[in-house]
Amino acid sequence: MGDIRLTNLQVLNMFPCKKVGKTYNSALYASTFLSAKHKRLLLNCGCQVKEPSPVFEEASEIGIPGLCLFKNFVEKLEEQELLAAVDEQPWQALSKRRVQHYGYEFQYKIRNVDIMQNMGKLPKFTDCILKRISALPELITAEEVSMPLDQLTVNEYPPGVGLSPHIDTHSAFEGAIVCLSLAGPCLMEFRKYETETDSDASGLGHIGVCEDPESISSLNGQRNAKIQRCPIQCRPIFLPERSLLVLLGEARYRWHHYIPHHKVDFVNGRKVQRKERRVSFTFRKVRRGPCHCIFRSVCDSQMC
Ligand SMILES: O=C(O)CCC(=O)C(=O)O
Ligand SMILES: [Fe+2]
Repeated sequence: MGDIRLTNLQVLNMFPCKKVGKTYNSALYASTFLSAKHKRLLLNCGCQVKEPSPVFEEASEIGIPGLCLFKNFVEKLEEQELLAAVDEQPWQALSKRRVQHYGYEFQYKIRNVDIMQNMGKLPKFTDCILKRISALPELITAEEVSMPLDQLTVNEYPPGVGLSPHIDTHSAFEGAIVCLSLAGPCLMEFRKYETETDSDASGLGHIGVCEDPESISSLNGQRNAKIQRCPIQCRPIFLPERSLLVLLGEARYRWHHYIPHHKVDFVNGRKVQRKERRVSFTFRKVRRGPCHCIFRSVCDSQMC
């Protein structure tokens, strides 16, 4: 999807269009949210708008090795039972969302866990899903062992709340990252930033406008010069409620994932409202030693 002549990120960011009378954070935001009338106004006053990336709905189409999406992984009744069970447990309030941690507490300041502080087994109400996850052929045949999954973070997102772009810390977890979406859908954007070892960015597919391109995150909570280089690739995927996302290999170790802070997601012409909340269960396996992956430029275990 090419540039339609209208916008240019800098124009919108630095010189908000007076005729439209609003400031937009990014061209993608503008092209997604502006009405046809506002887009016309921008066009007439010489602004430019870039088309948003297409939203993938099938893992097989996204072209990110190691990314798998299983729709309807749990049934509606099971979903209600899981939500009821988790709601009986105490929530920890963060500034914009609530969380629960099992197995090991995830410490946001260091984006890691303390392996000396085991909180016990994962809760009984996850037994059934864990059994089904462990039977997935993609996990059984994966190069890296993911079982047993021994850490669970439950996130509850109100509408309009997302998650900043990040790669789950390599030194913290090994094997797959497994995310179950419950109660509501969301869009998850995968981003690949050019790093010093990836000097050739050709053939990368959609080198696109990302919403919020400034907040490229970090390894261990610190900004990292190597991963702030552009161009970047953005590939959003729609995660319906009751779907299971599995990230292995490159999808897990090399690509950032990001949940835009939207109340509404535009999915290939459909307007999808975020529901009252989205609750995700993220299962991981705590690593006990350094990471030796091949994605050194984004690996906190292998950085000097
Ligand atoms: O909510 C989700 O699906 C993703 C959560 C996540 O990326 C994380 O906890 O690291
Ligand atoms: Fe994550």
